[in-house]
Amino acid sequence: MRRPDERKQPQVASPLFELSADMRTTAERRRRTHRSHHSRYVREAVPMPEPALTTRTPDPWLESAPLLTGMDEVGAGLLDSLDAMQRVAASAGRGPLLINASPGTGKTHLLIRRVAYLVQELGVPARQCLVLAASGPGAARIRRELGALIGREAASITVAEFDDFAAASPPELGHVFVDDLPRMPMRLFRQVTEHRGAEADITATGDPDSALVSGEPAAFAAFSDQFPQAHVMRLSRNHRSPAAVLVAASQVIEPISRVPGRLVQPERPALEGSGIGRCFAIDADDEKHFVEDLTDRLAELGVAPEELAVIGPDGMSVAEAADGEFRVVCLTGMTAEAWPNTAAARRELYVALGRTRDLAYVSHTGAGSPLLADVDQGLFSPFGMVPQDRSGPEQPRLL
Ligand SMILES: Nc1ncnc2c1ncn2[C@@H]1O[C@H](COP(=O)(O)OP(=O)(O)OP(=O)(O)O)[C@@H](O)[C@H]1O
Repeated sequence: MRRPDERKQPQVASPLFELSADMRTTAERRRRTHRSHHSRYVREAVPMPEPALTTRTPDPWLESAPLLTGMDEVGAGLLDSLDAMQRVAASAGRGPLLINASPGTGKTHLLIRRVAYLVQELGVPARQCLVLAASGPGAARIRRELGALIGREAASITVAEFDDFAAASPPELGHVFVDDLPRMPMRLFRQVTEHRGAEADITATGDPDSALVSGEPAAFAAFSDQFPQAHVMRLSRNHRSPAAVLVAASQVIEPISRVPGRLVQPERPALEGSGIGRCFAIDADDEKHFVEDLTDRLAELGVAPEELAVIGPDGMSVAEAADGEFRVVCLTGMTAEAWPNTAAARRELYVALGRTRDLAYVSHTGAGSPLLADVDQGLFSPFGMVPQDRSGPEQPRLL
């Protein structure tokens, strides 16, 4: 009989991700059990791949060059950091404008620059501008960036979050800007739009697919009724997430999308090996070890704690993560029970993936959520105790 230390140990690429001794024992035991009973359900220990991070967070203020010939003069400086479609939207004339675009396409980025442009270039009085944001951090970002763009004049612009606006003193309404319209309470939508004719100066942004609370996109739907002449613009360039994450998010939302056929084009650099990490854990402890190892490794690579979002039973909720942008998003506990094939779970997964700047991970025990089966499996980098399907070679999926 072989001694235990003569057993074949899993191959590991990095000592940091070496499976702990008891994980190995469990894994070995599991492997042997499965082999002896059902050869189809063999699992193989695969080490976690080295996280592929961008070396620095690119500076959006410096990155974009004007993309349309002849657009260079528009907005002299204020619109420099916008891509072509963002620039067209930001410099649009008066009247209602709706920017319907997915997470990470720069809706907030352009809305802020549109406010600055209208005030500074077109002479819209700052004190007649009202900017409404869905969250406190969202409103703070708008205030901060407006201050950086137009200095003291920004102080005269009313910026409030939806929940606080009733308490704020409304300015004499000139131009209203709404960031994240699908989340706007209908009561507030009526308050800022009533008695304002179909040609009102109102700019709103949003993605109806990102509305997590049922009935939430009501204000988004009401916009088209209230402003039937509104210009509607779509943005397709995504400035936040890597290609693998964007494709996965599109595949998850596609069956229930409120904006079918939406185009998404990744603008972030494609990194080698930057698929979505998928950890197959043996049990809850194993999954905890994975999160600890990932957290430690990312800290060594210089990722600050607030740049990592761990979503799941021991972390934050999707709603809590929904207003942030994180270098790494890690969705834990993605079992079939916690993430069933429902529209609500689909939207949550779409929103969570959309917060990713560099890398996304999913982890689960068992076979995992059925929603993960809707994602092309080639987008995943599986690790942990990965099931090996011995039923024959997989047929290539036709696109
Ligand atoms: N033209 C651009 N060039 C470079 N970076 C950009 C550009 N536009 C936006 N970004 C960056 O892309 C990220 C996403 O932008 P932003 O938060 O404005 O998107 P959003 O559409 O409002 O997203 P969400 O709907 O998820 O809140 C931010 O980091 C922003 O700085």
